Amino acid sequence: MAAVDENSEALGVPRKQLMESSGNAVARAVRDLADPGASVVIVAGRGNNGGDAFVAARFLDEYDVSVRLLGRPGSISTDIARENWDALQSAEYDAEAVTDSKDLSLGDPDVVVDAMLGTGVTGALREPEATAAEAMNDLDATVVAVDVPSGVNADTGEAEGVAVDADRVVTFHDDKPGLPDLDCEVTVADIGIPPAAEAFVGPGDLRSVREGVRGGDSRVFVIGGGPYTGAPALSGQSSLRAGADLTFVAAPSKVSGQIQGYAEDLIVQDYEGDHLTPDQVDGLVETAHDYDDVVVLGPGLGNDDETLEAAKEFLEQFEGKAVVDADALAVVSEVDTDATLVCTPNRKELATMGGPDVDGPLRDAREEIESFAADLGHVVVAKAAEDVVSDGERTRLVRAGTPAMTVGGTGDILAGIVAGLLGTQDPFDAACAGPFVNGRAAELLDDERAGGLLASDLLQTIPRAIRGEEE
Ligand SMILES: NC(=O)C1=CN([C@@H]2O[C@H](COP(=O)(O)OP(=O)(O)OC[C@H]3O[C@@H](n4cnc5c(N)ncnc54)[C@H](O)[C@@H]3O)[C@@H](O)[C@H]2O)[C@H](O)CC1
Ligand SMILES: [K+]
Repeated sequence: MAAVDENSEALGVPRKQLMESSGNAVARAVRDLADPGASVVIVAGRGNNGGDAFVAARFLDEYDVSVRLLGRPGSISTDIARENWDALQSAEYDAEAVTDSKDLSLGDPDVVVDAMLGTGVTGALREPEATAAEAMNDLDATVVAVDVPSGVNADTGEAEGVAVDADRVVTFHDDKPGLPDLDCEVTVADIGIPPAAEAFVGPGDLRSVREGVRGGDSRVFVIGGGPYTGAPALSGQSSLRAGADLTFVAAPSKVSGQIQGYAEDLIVQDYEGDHLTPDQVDGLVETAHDYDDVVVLGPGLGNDDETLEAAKEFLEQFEGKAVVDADALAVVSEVDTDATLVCTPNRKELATMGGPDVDGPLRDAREEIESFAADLGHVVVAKAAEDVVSDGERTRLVRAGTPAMTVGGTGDILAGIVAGLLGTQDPFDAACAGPFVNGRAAELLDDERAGGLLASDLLQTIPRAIRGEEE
């Protein structure tokens, strides 16, 4: 929910506007339950759940409404809730703060609105909320809970201690898993969150990435290089920018020195020869398993028959997490693997892998891409101006980026970003966040580069993109 809220805000529908709709929906529920003139007591907490109810008070002019804030107004925890509290004060509503639960007298109202705690609750109700919940349960009034009955965990429907016994719950945007278990009527109110806030990956989807960056000892192992040398260096470096602590590149001895020469931050390990062959596979699998590495398989490997055979054998033996890109993609649908893969094909590679051959916008083929990912059993990031990311059940679109990203190497950067994120994120989340970060990194450079972007330029702005900076 927090991610969707943040995406909504980025699309021009800020949280305060959502709060206005939430409050309005609560007032509608009260009007459904009681006739004008009825007495309504609102018991509000200090978070946004309380904020919703401050709004509701303004939509109930034909009722006898009083608002009781549990705690000092100075302790209201968000700006938007405080602004709505202040509005009640300046417009002379009956709204008072109660700092000691002994002073909370609710009278004998027709309706009581429980706006103490919503999705922000952790653990059993503390004071003064616990005493207030008991006082509300003792009333004869109809109890309307805002979002969740206070004290109930919305995910499980369980309460660790006392909880409000609601007759009606007005929850927002989407059902909460724990609510159907409760003995009360639940309505889901549309609060105007644009569908695009969920369909498109947005800054909200970086919340857990921001918390997880440099999560300990995450290691990336790039298996690439041979006919090409730039690609593995780009993937390796971008994985470091996206949170990997150490990145190793396994490359043929003929080109390993060159790859090292591009980037002192990479640890290059060479194997005999000028391209990847099946002889190397056992050693590479062993290394990746020993160090619990996230593998990037593909950048610059080329498509020699021996190399493709080696890629296939690698995937058959490997059991960890890997990003598969470039020529290695061609073997994915032929292998039976226990590995967890994120595949990053462009249109052409998508078709070569056995996926849909799409001419127009990828979003028009989102269902085909979703069923392809389901058949494959892996996450697919189909890359174009607008990317489609699917794990076979969930599908999201990514529209970050600039036209200058058609330059060579941006896909290698993406593969490395996803690998860096895989150290701390689950595969679908990393696959969604990766192209968004890659695109934002380009947007951050657009003015400076004026269309003359190089893939290597993106390395500089990946950290700022992860932090959520915009142009
Ligand atoms: N998109 C939406 O669905 C919207 C939902 N809105 C409403 O916002 C709340 C969630 O608000 P938040 O501020 O995150 O949390 P709460 O109001 O639930 O509570 C935070 C507050 O409570 C304290 N606290 C936590 N646990 C306890 C406890 N066990 N005992 C006592 N106090 C506790 C904590 O310290 C905080 O100060 C959501 O439910 C909706 O009602 C918005 O309107 C926007 C749109
Ligand atoms: K509540």
